[in-house]
This record gives sequence, C-alpha cells and structure tokens, in this order.
Amino acid sequence: MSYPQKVRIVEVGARDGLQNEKQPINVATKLSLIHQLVDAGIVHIEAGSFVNPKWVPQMAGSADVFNGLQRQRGVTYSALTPNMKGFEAALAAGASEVAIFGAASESFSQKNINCSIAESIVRFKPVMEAAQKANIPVRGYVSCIAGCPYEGDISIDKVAEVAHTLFDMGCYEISLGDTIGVGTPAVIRRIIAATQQQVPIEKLAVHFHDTYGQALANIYAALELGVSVIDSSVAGLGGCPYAQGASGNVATEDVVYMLNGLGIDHGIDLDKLIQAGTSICQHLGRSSGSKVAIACQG
Ligand SMILES: CC(C)(COP(=O)([O-])OP(=O)([O-])OC[C@H]1O[C@@H](n2cnc3c(N)ncnc32)[C@H](O)[C@@H]1OP(=O)([O-])[O-])[C@@H](O)C(=O)NCCC(=O)NCCSC(=O)C[C@@](C)(O)CC(=O)[O-]
Repeated sequence: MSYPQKVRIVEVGARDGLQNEKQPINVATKLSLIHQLVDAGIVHIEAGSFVNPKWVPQMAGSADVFNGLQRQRGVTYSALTPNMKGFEAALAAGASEVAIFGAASESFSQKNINCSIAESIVRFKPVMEAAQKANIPVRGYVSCIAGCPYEGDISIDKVAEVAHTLFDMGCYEISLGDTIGVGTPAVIRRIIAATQQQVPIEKLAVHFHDTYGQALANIYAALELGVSVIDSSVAGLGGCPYAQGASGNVATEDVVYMLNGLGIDHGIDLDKLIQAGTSICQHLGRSSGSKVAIACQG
C-alpha cells in the first residue's frame, strides 16, 4: 500500500479545541499553548477565530492572541473568518492565512453561521476577493461531510459540490470535516473518492472528530487515497459549539504516533507535543484525550 511520504499537520487545538471550553481561558494561556506547539515542530496552526463573540465567547480574545504571538519564520498562523467583518479583523491582527467555513448540511449552516449554504457562498465571495488583494491564502472548510447533528445523513454529492464551489472560488485547500465523528472508513473513502473528482486529492485535507472513536481509522483510509494534510488537535481538545455531543478532534499526538509507525514524515517532536498537551490539560484541569499521551506518561 502506498501513502504520501510527507504529511502536513494543521493544528487546530487553539481554535477548534478551545472554542467549546466553558471556563475562561486567558490570552497568555492560549499563547503559551501555541508557542509550545510551534516549538514541537507544528508549522501550520489555527490561532483563533474572528466570529461574533456572543456566539463563541471563547474566541473573543483572538485579536490579542494574534498580537501577542512570537512569530516564527515558516509558520502559518491562521484564523477563521466567516464574513468581511471577520476578515478585516483578522487582517488587522496579522493573520497569515484565513479560513472560510461552509457546510454540506443546510441545517448546520443555519445553526453555525446563520445563513443557508447558498448565502454563505455569497458572504464568502468578498472575503475571497479581499484576501486575494491582500495576498492572504484562504482555506475552505466543508462541515458535516459524513452526517449532521440536525439532519442526519448528508448526500455525498452535496459534499463534493460545496468543496468544488469553495475550491473554484479560490480556496487553495479544502478541509473535509466530519464534525460529529460519525464516519467510518468505507464512508470516508466514498466521500473522498467523489470529492476528488471535483478537487485534486493534493488539495484536500481531512478534519475528523473522534466522537465515535473512528478518527484514526478514517485518517488511515484517507492516507491510502493520497490525502496528505491532516487537521488535528493536541490532547484531542475540542468539539463544535453547534454540534451537540461532538467530542474533540482526533488528538495530534495519536496521529503523529501513527505516522511514525507508517514511516511518514511530519516534522513534529512527539515528546514536546505531549508536553504541550499536558500543560494545557493541567491548566484546564482535565485528562488528555490522547491515548498516546496517556500511554507515554504511564
Ligand atoms: C457568522 C456570524 C458572525 C453571522 O452572524 P449574523 O448574526 O448572521 O451576522 P450579522 O452580519 O447579521 O451581524 C449580527 C451581529 O453580529 C456581529 N458580527 C457579524 N460578523 C461578525 C464577526 N465576524 N465578528 C464579530 N462580530 C460579528 C455584527 O457586528 C452584529 O453585531 P450587533 O450589531 O448585533 O452587535 C455568526 O453566526 C457567528 O459568529 N457564528 C459563529 C460560528 C462559529 O464560530 N462556529 C464554530 C466554528 S466552525 C467549526 O468549528 C467547524 C470546523 C471549521 O471546525 C470544521 C468541522 O469540524 O466541521
């Protein structure tokens, strides 16, 4: 079986991971997490989100996070931007990349960003144009690829269609999100096979939540198909505020351990990564969601 020789990890712990936390997390803690992750070798990190703070209070301090970064050369510090207001704030804060986030589910789109899928595309267009003018790369997300917390089953054709629309608009990469972690490898294979008819496989990333314990198996299936970009969250932090019951993203430590076993290059120091996860878990007063971190720490 052939896999990509090299994988890029997109670390989403500081955004997707922390956005759902009920307890306040100060800017210094977020910065410490981001700096530790970069020190561990992460080169692509979602550092925050410029959304309505009434909707996602935990991301309210994102401008301060961006302003406080000790930026390292070669590291991408990205932010979610659902509309022009978010984009302008991200630009002012110095985000090196932004992400627009759509969905393959109408109901999820309404709950998450307060508009239909078609309306979301209309809102994204000026963001794309402004980003192109400012030379800021734009990543695109498609949520609910394998199921929706409100509608259940989602058409694979819809996933491929939304992915194609975002790619066609100018997103350099499309991240396929199994927001509630219901996918299994056979389903994920079908989704990727259909989507790669519309978006080249090297432009696809996978973003799997581990709610049903399927994330690593699904990533393995994606690797077999040639996907080489994986979103993950240190210590398996996270969940989506608009997807009841969604647990964290797959833990970065567990992905790195699996990549090590497969001999796939990723550039991350597992010990330092585990340390970063331990620090944030201690701060949050909870145990790690990474099986590898738990095993390595006895
Ligand atoms: C998208 C909006 C803003 C639309 O919200 P809206 O209510 O439709 O926006 P609006 O344009 O009608 O404005 C209403 C109010 O929101 C404010 N507003 C408008 N835009 C912004 C902005 N950018 N930043 C700050 N404030 C903003 C605006 O200023 C106004 O304030 P008011 O006059 O009432 O005081 C809202 O629905 C929202 O903030 N939603 C939160 C979405 C979110 O962050 N979800 C979690 C991330 S997505 C995710 O986790 C999934 C993913 C990506 O990880 C992949 C996966 O797992 O599947």
